[in-house]
Amino acid sequence: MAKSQRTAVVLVAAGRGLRAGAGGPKQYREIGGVPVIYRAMEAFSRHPNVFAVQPVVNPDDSAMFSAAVAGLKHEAPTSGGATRQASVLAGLEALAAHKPDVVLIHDAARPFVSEGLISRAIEAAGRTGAAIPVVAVTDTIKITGAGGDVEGTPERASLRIAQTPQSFRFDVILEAHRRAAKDGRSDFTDDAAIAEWAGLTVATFEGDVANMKLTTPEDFVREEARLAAQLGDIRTGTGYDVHAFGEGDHLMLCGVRVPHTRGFLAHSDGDVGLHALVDAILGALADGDIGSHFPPSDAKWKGASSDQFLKYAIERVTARGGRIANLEVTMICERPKIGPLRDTMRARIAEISGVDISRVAVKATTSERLGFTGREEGIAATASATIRLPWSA
Ligand SMILES: Nc1ccn([C@@H]2O[C@H](COP(=O)(O)OP(=O)(O)OP(=O)(O)O)[C@@H](O)[C@H]2O)c(=O)n1
Ligand SMILES: C[C@](O)(CO)[C@H](O)COP(=O)(O)O
Repeated sequence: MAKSQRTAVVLVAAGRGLRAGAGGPKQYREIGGVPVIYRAMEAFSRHPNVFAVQPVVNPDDSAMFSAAVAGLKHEAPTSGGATRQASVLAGLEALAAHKPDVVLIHDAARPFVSEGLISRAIEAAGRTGAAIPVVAVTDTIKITGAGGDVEGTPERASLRIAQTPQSFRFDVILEAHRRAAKDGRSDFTDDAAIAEWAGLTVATFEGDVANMKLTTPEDFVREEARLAAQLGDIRTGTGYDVHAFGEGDHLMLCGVRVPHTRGFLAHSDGDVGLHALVDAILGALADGDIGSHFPPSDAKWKGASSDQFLKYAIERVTARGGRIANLEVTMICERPKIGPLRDTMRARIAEISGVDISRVAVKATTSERLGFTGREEGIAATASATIRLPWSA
């Protein structure tokens, strides 16, 4: 690859995913708790040799698109067409002003593309001008006629399954796509076929069996199970916190502002629910406790909103490739009554942590007027967190 070679990416995501069944366009569904398109885009956005990622979307999906890829670097999305071929051409046209040397064209429906495969695609395009990743066929393939009878058996040794990212010199593939559209051709199922039709030699390089295209409902079930099996290190942590009442007119509880006759005496906002939860998550990670990450001696955390502590703990799980299975908080107080606030608190914890509300529980109990909570001198909270991590040594 020439050092100065500028590589851009077209990420096609304008399909309807009809073969994947109900649940909306497949690229916006989650796999392993992450939107399919986020996984597909992330590998390119973070690749050191890619300078622009051009998404191609259906305008009806704009809101889903923005939510799904928040935080990733990409060009403003352009609108796709009725076929994959038309969507790719729209993406190439949108990139033309950038004058890339090389373009990689990738399906948003292939979320497991790796950095290594992208590097091979870039290298192959620089070396050959047109190249696609392929994997060997392991079953015998038959050609059948209209009635279903076998009409032929192609020699398996020369058959390959074509994947994406397919990589090309930008000007050459743009020209081929434009020519195909002008000739009224709209039946090409991949970009290599257009290059072949235009008379180019298309080279191959090593694909990756993991880089499969999510197409059917069974694909989602199988890949979800595969990802879950990778997160077999299941851990539980617990947390406990107490804050005394002082002057004030409200309490922060599980991220919710609750009007009250007292306030909390605390260095931060005193949110016992979130503090217990943070300790539970850090406990599951065997990663210290809230005080070791946010020392009360540090003036920076004075009056701090506890949302940021919870976000931080969740980020520590994500950074280790993990997922949250369950978050649970139990508040111990006579007042305020938690029952009427339960679902608001669950929703708030779900929002802060990015965990589905069905995985968040908020419970409450009194201490039968015994002890400091019974005398209404303060509130205590316990919490537990169950997380799933990849097995490591
Ligand atoms: N008009 C289209 C059709 C497809 N694609 C994209 O091309 C990729 C591969 O296509 P495919 O798996 O066939 O996706 P869909 O067309 O969405 O699926 P289906 O044929 O089941 O409706 C997907 O990322 C899809 O979003 C596109 O951008 N524009
Ligand atoms: C481009 C492709 O992913 C290569 O295997 C495939 O041809 C897309 O086909 P589809 O008809 O859009 O599913």
